[in-house]
Amino acid sequence: MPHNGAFVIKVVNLTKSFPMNGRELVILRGINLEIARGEFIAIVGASGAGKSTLMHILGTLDRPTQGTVYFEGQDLFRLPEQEQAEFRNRKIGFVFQFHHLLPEFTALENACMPALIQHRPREQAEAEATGLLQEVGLGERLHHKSGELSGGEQQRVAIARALIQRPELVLADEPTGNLDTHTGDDVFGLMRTLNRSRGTTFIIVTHNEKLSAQADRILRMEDGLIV
Ligand SMILES: Nc1ncnc2c1ncn2[C@@H]1O[C@H](COP(=O)(O)OP(=O)(O)OP(=O)(O)O)[C@@H](O)[C@H]1O
Repeated sequence: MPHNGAFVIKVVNLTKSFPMNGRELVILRGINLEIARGEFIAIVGASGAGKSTLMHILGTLDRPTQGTVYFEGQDLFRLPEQEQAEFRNRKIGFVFQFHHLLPEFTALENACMPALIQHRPREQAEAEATGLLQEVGLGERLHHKSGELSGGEQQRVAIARALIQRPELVLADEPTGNLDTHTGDDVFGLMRTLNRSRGTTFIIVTHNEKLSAQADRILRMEDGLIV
């Protein structure tokens, strides 16, 4: 398969099924997809369409049943597990509906975490995380415990944490699903701004049509396919 550096992600004939009571429950039915560097993509679709399943596979948190995912031309699921984990830590940032921050740790400590796991020097990680937290509007909250921040602030910390490793790609699964409309708009707008200022590729699952309309491209999923 020819390498094509213009695409961050290329998905070919991806399927996913789960064994269920002796039968195969087919969730993804043959997804084909190309995402260019710097794109800001919204994935929409009814509950159960397979959006989260696709996101998990793109993030190497789950394996496909069949098909191939190329990341910068590299066949992801042919990598040994250890390399896959390193790749995930270096190249992909995650933002979830529930931020999954460690509540007893400060905003700064949470944002630094992926860098420290990769043994980057603490000073360098803290300097970069401080810059990021300022960029997301939390310059005054660096040393607050994340459990004491508002929902929107927590999601901003999660976004800073997702960007600390300067990933090529951020995967965000309903990042505004747990926020009120106004806060959700702000958080979504922030990701759009970071996409433009840093050139980071974003793929965001959202149920909000108003937000998805701001994306470069909308992928609509129906019953395990992109339609
Ligand atoms: N580990 C699993 N085992 C069996 N079935 C699963 C598993 N994971 C997901 N499913 C099923 O796959 C289908 C798609 O789930 P998925 O979470 O991808 O949908 P979704 O489009 O993200 O939905 P929502 O918008 O509600 O989050 C659902 O019917 C779900 O029950």
